[in-house]
Amino acid sequence: MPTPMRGDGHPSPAAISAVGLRKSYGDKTVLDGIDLRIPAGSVFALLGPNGAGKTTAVQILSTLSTADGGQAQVAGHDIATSPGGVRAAIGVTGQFSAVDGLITGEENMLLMADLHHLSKRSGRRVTAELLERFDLVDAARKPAQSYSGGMKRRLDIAMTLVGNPRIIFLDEPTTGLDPRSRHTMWQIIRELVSDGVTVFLTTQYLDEADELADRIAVLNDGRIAAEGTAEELKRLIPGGHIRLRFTDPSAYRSAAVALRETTRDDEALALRIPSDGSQRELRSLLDRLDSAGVEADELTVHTSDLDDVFFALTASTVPSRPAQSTQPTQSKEDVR
Ligand SMILES: Nc1ncnc2c1ncn2[C@@H]1O[C@H](COP(=O)(O)OP(=O)(O)OP(=O)(O)O)[C@@H](O)[C@H]1O
Repeated sequence: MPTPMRGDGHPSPAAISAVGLRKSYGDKTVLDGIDLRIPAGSVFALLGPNGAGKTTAVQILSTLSTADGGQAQVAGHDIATSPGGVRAAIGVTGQFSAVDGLITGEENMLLMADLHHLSKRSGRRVTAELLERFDLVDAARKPAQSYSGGMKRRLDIAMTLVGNPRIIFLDEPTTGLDPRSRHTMWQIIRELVSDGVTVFLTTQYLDEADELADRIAVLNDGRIAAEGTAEELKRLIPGGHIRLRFTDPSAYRSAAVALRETTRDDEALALRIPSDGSQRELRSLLDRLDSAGVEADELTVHTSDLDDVFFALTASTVPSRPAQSTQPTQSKEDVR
């Protein structure tokens, strides 16, 4: 794994690093040796199917649970020997929300300020700022149980920020949210990162990882099956192709002869040519069509997406997508 560099050429310090993290419940191995290096100020997404161990990883790194083996440092503190140091530097939100539904949003915030030993005055100031920032001013005096899912998530993050953490763990932050609330949450996450916060995100939404994460790891069978930028992961899985569709059968046949390495669909009069989607490949294809004197009626470029990566890497645990789990070279557009 290349070490990310800062603008000044020095490696970025790791906000979170782990070597050989292991965890079992009974005879079930959930994490089977996980290595991580997450540079400060970046967004890292841990992807994986249900039960892959994402929450377990978050719980261990945030010291809510202990590892059976391996080592990890969070904000420079060892999770085993300095859990208090870790806790002081991090915020955790997600499946185990801290929001108390019986009291108001504002009271939840003030309670959090108390827990962080802020003075009454600073507590009120920080609460007012965060309620404003997360668009919760109108709802501030209402019981949190009356909030929508999106409002509760925003309150949860606002509460986490009271302690001004430099590292935030977000366990499935947008699960169950409607598209608008998801986008609001993405915006909030981007703003956190632009303030220099490191975000460790777990998600089952590939588009979320694609949108937000600097680096993505796919967790499967207790191990990191692949790790990299979204683009690097997409390149791991072949499946990109160009599709040409014709209305004139003789043009279709001439193109098939001229292009040779194609998969034919005689019924749809469509040809599929493997391609990395680069300009060079596209130009060469168009040149060959020109030389043969044929013109396609429709040309589409299909690149692999994170769905393809996810299904290919976690194939054994996703029986409901046989077209992709058994043929990882087939791209998403062809099976939907
Ligand atoms: N406290 C526990 N005791 C026993 N088994 C557990 C415990 N916590 C988690 N597990 C098991 O560990 C495995 C991983 O669970 P975990 O919640 O970490 O997965 P996940 O990737 O977060 O899944 P999801 O996407 O469904 O939230 C699951 O099989 C789960 O049943």
